[in-house]
Amino acid sequence: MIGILLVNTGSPKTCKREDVKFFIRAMLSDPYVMTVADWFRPVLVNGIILPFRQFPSTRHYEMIWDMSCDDSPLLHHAKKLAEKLEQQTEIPVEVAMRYGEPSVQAAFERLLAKESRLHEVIVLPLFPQYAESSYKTVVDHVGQVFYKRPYPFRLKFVEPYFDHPAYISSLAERIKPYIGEGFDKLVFTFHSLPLSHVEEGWNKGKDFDYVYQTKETIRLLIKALAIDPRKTRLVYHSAMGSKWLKPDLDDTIKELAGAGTNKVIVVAPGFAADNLETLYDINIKARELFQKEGGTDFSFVPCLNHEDYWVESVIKIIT
Ligand SMILES: C=CC1=C(C)c2cc3[nH]c(cc4nc(cc5[nH]c(cc1n2)c(C)c5CCC(=O)O)C(CCC(=O)O)=C4C)c(C)c3C=C
Ligand SMILES: [Fe+2]
Repeated sequence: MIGILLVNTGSPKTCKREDVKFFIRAMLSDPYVMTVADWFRPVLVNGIILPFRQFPSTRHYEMIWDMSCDDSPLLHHAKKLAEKLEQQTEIPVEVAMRYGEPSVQAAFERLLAKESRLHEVIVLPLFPQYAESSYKTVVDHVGQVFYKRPYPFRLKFVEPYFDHPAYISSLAERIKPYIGEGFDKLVFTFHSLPLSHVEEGWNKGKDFDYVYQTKETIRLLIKALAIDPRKTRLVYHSAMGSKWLKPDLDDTIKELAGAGTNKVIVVAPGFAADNLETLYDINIKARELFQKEGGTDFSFVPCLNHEDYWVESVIKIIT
């Protein structure tokens, strides 16, 4: 018998400051995310980043949190996707997060409670493009949890699906209604990365090359949408320093508004589900910036979340 485990980055338990601080600390204590000397990481995180970042981050989480829902947007969408996948496939499906809860161990236990004869768990890290700070850290963490106990099943990891036809067609379906009435620029934005991470992946080859994979996703998407590539931009958002991947979303948005570009559509194909980075950084911050610079028509395309066609595509990606 087979089970499926969906894994994403994670979120704070609530949007209260203590929970946000706890989550950011967990994330930034990961050597795959903060690639500095081990002795320096706690100094940097606890002494320099957290004392400042916890306040704006909490405000941003408060702005995007649906108070009628117990979970963060990211976790809410992951649970809904799992529910729909389970219904559709009649295979047990669980969700785990790299940082915080639900933990990988608890998800394994829940899968076994649903099906004691499990012999294989298919692990889908919900990241289309490879990055050590997203895909690799999830694979590493799930492996570490797995080897701590004698679980009666084996693991099968799904590779980054940046060029999978089912992913591309779901994205195209998501974007089509937004471009249907005409547009001036379609901006594809991906999470930025430190240049050192980018260079390391690039040296290892295409399977580890984040920039290659973002470009390939966009090339295939432009083809699937049959749009003019000159009406698109590839940018990166949420950089935490100057030596991060560019062009930057905010700079591009300002430039487009300044140049009188009327109808701008922004989509973030690198995220499987809406989260702080899409709901705040794009839908609130970039939108405000566009309007402040004189732009009028800004549309944000939500992530694939738990759309029915995405459920169908996930089945194709994992089989
Ligand atoms: C594509 C996926 C992601 C990559 C790659 C990634 C790299 C990365 N992130 C940080 C630092 C932070 N990320 C934070 C939130 C966050 N990150 C991702 C995804 C990727 N990160 C998501 C989906 C989220 C949001 C989770 C949610 O609850 O909605 C945060 C915390 C929030 C904040 O203060 O901005 C930090 C910090 C680094 C340093 C990094 C690569 C080195
Ligand atoms: Fe992040």
